[in-house]
Amino acid sequence: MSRSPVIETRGLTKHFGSHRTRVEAVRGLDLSIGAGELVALLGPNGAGKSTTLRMLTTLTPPSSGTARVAGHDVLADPDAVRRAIGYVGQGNGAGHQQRGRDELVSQGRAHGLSRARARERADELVADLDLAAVVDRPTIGSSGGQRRRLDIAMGLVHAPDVLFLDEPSTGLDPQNRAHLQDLVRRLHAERACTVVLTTHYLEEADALAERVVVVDHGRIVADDTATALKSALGDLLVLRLADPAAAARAATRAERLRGRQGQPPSVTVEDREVRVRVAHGREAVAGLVAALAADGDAVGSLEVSGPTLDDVFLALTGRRLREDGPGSERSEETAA
Ligand SMILES: Nc1ncnc2c1ncn2[C@@H]1O[C@H](COP(=O)(O)OP(=O)(O)OP(=O)(O)O)[C@@H](O)[C@H]1O
Repeated sequence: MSRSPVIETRGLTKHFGSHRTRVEAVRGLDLSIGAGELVALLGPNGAGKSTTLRMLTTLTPPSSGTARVAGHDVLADPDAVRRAIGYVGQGNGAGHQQRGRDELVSQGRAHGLSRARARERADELVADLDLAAVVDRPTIGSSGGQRRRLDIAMGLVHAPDVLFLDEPSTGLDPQNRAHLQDLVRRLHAERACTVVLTTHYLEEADALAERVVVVDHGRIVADDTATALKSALGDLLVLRLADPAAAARAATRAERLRGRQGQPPSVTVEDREVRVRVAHGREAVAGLVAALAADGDAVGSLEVSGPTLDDVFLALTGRRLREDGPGSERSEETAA
């Protein structure tokens, strides 16, 4: 990667509690994120995503290891790190009885802006994040999506180079989640800032991030673009044959398939069904079906599906991400 790292961790570790009740939240993270990247930390509940973000934003000290953000060590120079970053946590930062505009101005003042500049900055953010309808009344009357946009505006008051978003769309309905993703994409493109967000929504990581860092049990289990992670896993072919003997013959043939880089497939047979996971399987399937037909083994039915990030997670950890996380079930809007 040509971009110089703006976030760099080495052996970053965090544990909570005493030795009896010890929780290893983050276990030796080595991470390098370049300036201007949009990265999603994806993992189930309790994987260590928030704790990682809290260490990178100086909110909690590492137990061991190092982390540098925007050129500053989080332990040695936390003030410099804080000046360079914006952080939007999981809870609503905006006070419910306050008017959103006042919150933005106060936040600007807290970051050292003059009153006039803080007001100007609030106006810019109100326009940019489409907040005009909500900022001049107490935030308690705003919907979950509006509050989340206000939270992001608060994180952007001092025009940081690096923006951290902890589960920005959790609790939003699918439409508000899509709006929020558009906003993050646009902010990233227009401001050329580095964005690091956590999510347990697979679709969000897939659709939004240039790079997906999959975290499980405090460790990085994969780190690549969503496309590369999926194509390394390959397509799934499910073939149903006339009987178990035909299925066994089809499995033998399928084992000879190779992905573009020559990787062998993974083949399982159960009764009449053969499941084949192979890179670029959709390109190979026609040849496989034709070869089986030539042997006298007609394929009764065939399904071809591309891999999802959930499949990637399953292949890496033996578990489905959805089983752990609230996933799509937790989608209610938190409008007051
Ligand atoms: N202050 C704390 N004291 C004790 N244990 C903690 C504390 N904060 C986090 N943990 C534990 O550390 C582990 C990692 O938690 P963390 O919140 O970082 O996970 P996460 O991936 O962000 O999950 P979620 O998606 O639920 O936010 C969990 O087992 C959690 O219970």
